[in-house]
Amino acid sequence: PPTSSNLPSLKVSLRGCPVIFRSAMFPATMSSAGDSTSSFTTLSVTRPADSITHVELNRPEKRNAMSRAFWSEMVDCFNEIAVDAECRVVIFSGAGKLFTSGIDLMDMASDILQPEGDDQARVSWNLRRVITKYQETFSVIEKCPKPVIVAVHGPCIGGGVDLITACDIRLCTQDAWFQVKEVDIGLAADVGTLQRLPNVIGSRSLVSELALTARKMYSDEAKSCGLVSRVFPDKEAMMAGALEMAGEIAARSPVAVQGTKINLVYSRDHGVTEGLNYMATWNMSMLQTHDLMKSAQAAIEKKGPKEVIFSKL
Ligand SMILES: CCC/C=C/C=C/C(=O)SCCNC(=O)CCNC(=O)[C@H](O)C(C)(C)COP(=O)(O)OP(=O)(O)OC[C@H]1O[C@@H](n2cnc3c(N)ncnc32)[C@H](O)[C@@H]1OP(=O)(O)O
Repeated sequence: PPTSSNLPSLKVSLRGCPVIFRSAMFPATMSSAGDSTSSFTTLSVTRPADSITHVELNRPEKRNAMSRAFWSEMVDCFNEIAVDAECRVVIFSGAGKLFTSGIDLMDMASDILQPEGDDQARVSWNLRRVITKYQETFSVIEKCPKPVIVAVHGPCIGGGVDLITACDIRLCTQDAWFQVKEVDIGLAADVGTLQRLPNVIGSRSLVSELALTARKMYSDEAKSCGLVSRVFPDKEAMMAGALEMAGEIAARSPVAVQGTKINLVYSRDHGVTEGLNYMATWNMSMLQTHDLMKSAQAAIEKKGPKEVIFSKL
């Protein structure tokens, strides 16, 4: 580890650090000015600041209901973000009056209510394929190595809860409420809430209560049970808070940030021994990054992370 005595040699070795600049992966979909030129119909994708991508649910007239296009566009969007070296952190929010009203009840008929197949086995097989595809819509958020901050205002219903539980950091406004609504439309939530919510809020009793009764949970309870980490008075304040937080994350080493997300997700699903083993294998490569020496040197020189330039990842 770096000490004050070996710092001079660190400085020398840093001069040879390769700095790799890659072109943006989003040239056709995002302007540097932050205007969305996204080809998606249900999502708006912009870059509000360096290294920060903003993905917005963008069907405000339908209360951001999750249409068939949404379920596949999310996968394309997050797969692009995952390999976009210009993006280090994502903010996810909803346009208009509220975050989301959940699955599009008008648009779900053909996929879910009238699945194709010549007999029961084939119908079941097709339904399984549909459900698995819908699950991927939110799993891509978790698989994306860039941290995702979700900012919820107003209602977050049904599929909205599935979505936010796959995100890394949850913020909301005072007027936000959350509803595991699926039982009310005759189904067991099947795209992530039942699997992820127990890990997010800890209390299995509360999860069962919410999922079995579909009662609304308001922002104060969401904060006290740990579903969200911060509550803001209104959307404007929340988006400013999200942007500030994203700026803090984007300023850190992307090697450290992405390794932290990946290992947090891995450790959630594995025991301590397995998690430590995975971590050791992860860091036996990642500790060789130049970012470690750059960051350590900056810390000793009492510089903040924003004063250090890290190569793109
Ligand atoms: C394998 C599948 C896995 C996924 C499962 C997911 C399940 C779920 O998500 S269950 C939850 C389903 N959602 C709902 O039950 C919510 C229904 N909507 C509402 O309760 C209200 O719209 C809401 C409280 C969200 C907002 O009320 P507000 O008064 O502000 O707006 P409205 O006048 O009701 O709606 C405005 C237009 O939006 C359309 N719309 C709203 N929600 C949906 C929706 N979920 N699906 C389709 N369309 C929706 C509404 O019809 C209005 O349209 P228009 O009449 O054309 O103006």
